Amino acid sequence: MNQIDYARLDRDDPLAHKREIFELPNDTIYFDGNSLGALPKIVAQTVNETTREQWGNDLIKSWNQHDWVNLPTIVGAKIAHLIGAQSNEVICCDSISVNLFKVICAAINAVGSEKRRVILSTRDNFPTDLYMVQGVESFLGQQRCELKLVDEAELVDAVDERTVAVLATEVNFRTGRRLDLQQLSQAAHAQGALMIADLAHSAGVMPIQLSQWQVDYAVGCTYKYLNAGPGAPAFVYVSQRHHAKLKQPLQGWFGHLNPFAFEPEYQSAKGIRQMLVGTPPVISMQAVNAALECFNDVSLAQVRAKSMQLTHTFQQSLAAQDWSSDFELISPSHAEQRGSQLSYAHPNAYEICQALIERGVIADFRAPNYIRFGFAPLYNQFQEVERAIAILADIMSTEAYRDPRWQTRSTVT
Ligand SMILES: Cc1ncc(COP(=O)(O)O)c(C=O)c1O
Ligand SMILES: Nc1c(O)cccc1C(=O)C[C@H](N)C(=O)O
Repeated sequence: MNQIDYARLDRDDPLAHKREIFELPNDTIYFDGNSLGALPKIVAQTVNETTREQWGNDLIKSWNQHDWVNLPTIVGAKIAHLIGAQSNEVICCDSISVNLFKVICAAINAVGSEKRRVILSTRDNFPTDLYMVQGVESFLGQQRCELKLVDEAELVDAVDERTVAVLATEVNFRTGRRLDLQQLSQAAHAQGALMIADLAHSAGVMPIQLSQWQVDYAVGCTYKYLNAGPGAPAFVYVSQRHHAKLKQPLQGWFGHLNPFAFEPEYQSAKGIRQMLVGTPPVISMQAVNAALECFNDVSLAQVRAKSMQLTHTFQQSLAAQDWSSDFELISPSHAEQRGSQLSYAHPNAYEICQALIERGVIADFRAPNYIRFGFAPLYNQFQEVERAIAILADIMSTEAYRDPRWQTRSTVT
């Protein structure tokens, strides 16, 4: 018998009041905030205001009047607060992929040589991280950049005197396994290498201490747990230790020391501003700025505590079902060792995921046969876990997932 008192868990939840600041459809249980966060009401209002009042009314004057020109640093400073960095170490711009290109090149420029040319990463890293290294490798040649891939468990021991940087994602997008960034940073530094972290699945959902952990460079997105909307600009962190010699090859005019002098020669801005390339996407950057307000009165320790409780409760509820042995948990079984998601392997994962979505439970499928449930502590409720498991139980007992409509897979999953 299921002993969990979901209603009591919701009553005792110190973050319960945050749900009402989001627009969420009544008939939906949204367990996909690890792919695209929900819409905060303030973001909808801010986008409307930026478009109608600032752009519509104040037109080009807005660059100064509404400080559009400084949004990347203003927003970067707010993100810095959530990832344990100094305000001048983070800037909001571009996508994770583009920011990775900049930091991979910056790391090669800082410590690389023909002898030290390996970017060490994990086989199961998010593909864009690996593609970006492969891109640098093919441009610079293998004398300057060589991608080496190992399993997550081998990462610490694989660092050696040939390593330029360890490139690791804190929370694995497939399995949800969490890596110890501090330990990786120490292992990298012990060999004279640098540490690059991808925070896509951790920023906004767990405490991160980039300065304390001595991470050298980091990237992350704002459209997952930071709830800034589809394609909202990403962020990049460069430790102050590297500011004086910072150099990256995407020398756009916004990263110039004096962009509005329109000089023909590039001269880089000082510090983190050098990571800028072109004109910031103002409307979506205002969305990021507004979305960050959702974190004003919460601590990330509280967010992490609820996240662990949500994953634990979901896993406990699923394990109590008589069909649970068909679902193989591929996430770590201890909540501390995973991010805010649970992934299960099942031969019919795709079809089950579609059947859940049709019944209002949004999870996602990852090839080859994984179903992922992401938990966003600012808006998910324990009673949603209860309802989702009941719906899943119905799908499994009626075999509703065996539906010919799901023989063909959609492009975005
Ligand atoms: C770990 C990780 N890194 C990078 C990305 C992609 O980032 P972007 O699309 O901003 O380049 C994602 C998800 O899209 C991701 O999960
Ligand atoms: N960025 C995405 C997109 O533009 C479309 C669909 C999904 C995404 C994602 O963020 C995928 C995500 N990084 C993942 O962990 O699978």
